[in-house]
Amino acid sequence: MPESKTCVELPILDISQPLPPSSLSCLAQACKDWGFFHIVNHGISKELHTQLHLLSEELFSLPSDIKLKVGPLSSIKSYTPHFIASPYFESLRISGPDFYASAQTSADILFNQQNSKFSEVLQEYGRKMAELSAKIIKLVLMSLGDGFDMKFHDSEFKNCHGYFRINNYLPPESLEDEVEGLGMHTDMSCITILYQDDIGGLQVRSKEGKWIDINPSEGTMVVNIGDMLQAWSNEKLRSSAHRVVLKQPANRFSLAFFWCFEDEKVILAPDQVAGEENMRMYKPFVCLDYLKFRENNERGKFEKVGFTVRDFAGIKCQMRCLHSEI
Ligand SMILES: O=C(O)CCC(=O)C(=O)O
Ligand SMILES: [Fe+2]
Repeated sequence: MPESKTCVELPILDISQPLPPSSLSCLAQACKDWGFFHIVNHGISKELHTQLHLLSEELFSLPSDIKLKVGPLSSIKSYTPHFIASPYFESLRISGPDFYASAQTSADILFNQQNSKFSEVLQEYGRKMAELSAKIIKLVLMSLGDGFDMKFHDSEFKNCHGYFRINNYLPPESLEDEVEGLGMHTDMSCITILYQDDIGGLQVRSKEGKWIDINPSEGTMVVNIGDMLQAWSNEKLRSSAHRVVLKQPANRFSLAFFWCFEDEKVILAPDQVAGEENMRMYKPFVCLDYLKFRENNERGKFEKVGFTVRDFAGIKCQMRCLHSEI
């Protein structure tokens, strides 16, 4: 991987307290420049993350033929095996709003005996993360404009739904150089909240095309803006390309919680958000149509950023050229 690295300080928001105006402007800047920031005091305990890590080990150490019973060719399709997104990546998806039922559907098939502990822990995580996501959306809206949380949260975001992926990365045993665990992509969500274990490897791409490490830090989670919010905010918020590189011959565990608009929502920036000049960069589009567009163009892979929401609904205009470095 030839690109050089630079260091960057992304803001760390303590979201247990009201954010002072200086933190809100820092947040606005980070969302515009990077689409990434850190959160602390988020209400997810270390113990819950540890429990999830242990369950992940139990889950992914099952034989492949068992895991494939909920794989892409099954009716459940919750498990993404190796070689779909990358040779070194596998993942299990748990969907809301009933995280317990979703987890249990997979658990019934994966584990011989009843494993209600598995579904209970996953439910607890899903519920807490859904609450946290709504809180973070409000902060991001506040950073866009005074009172925008009150103005736009309930009218635009109240039907958002969440799902999460438990990710297991297994690099080759003879790891001489770093390998890509998950290729460059943008998320299709409004926001994604990421937890990575202490192995590290998450990187964000700068506007100049450099890869920047997002190092793990205890008690911290990472939030990134997804394509839906980039379009909804008329690019006041940026959905950055990111990837995972594996530098150590060790398993890497991560959790990615995606908070998304409802499928049938028509995405269109409100006038106040779009900006005074009201220069719109996106045609209105239905959320599900974009998800299908991505699915069809990537054939299930997290491949290139070749096709994003700009290719799908972007309007070519002068403003676009001014922003084309993104
Ligand atoms: O594993 C990670 O840290 C990142 C995962 C990710 O970007 C994703 O699932 O979209
Ligand atoms: Fe991602």
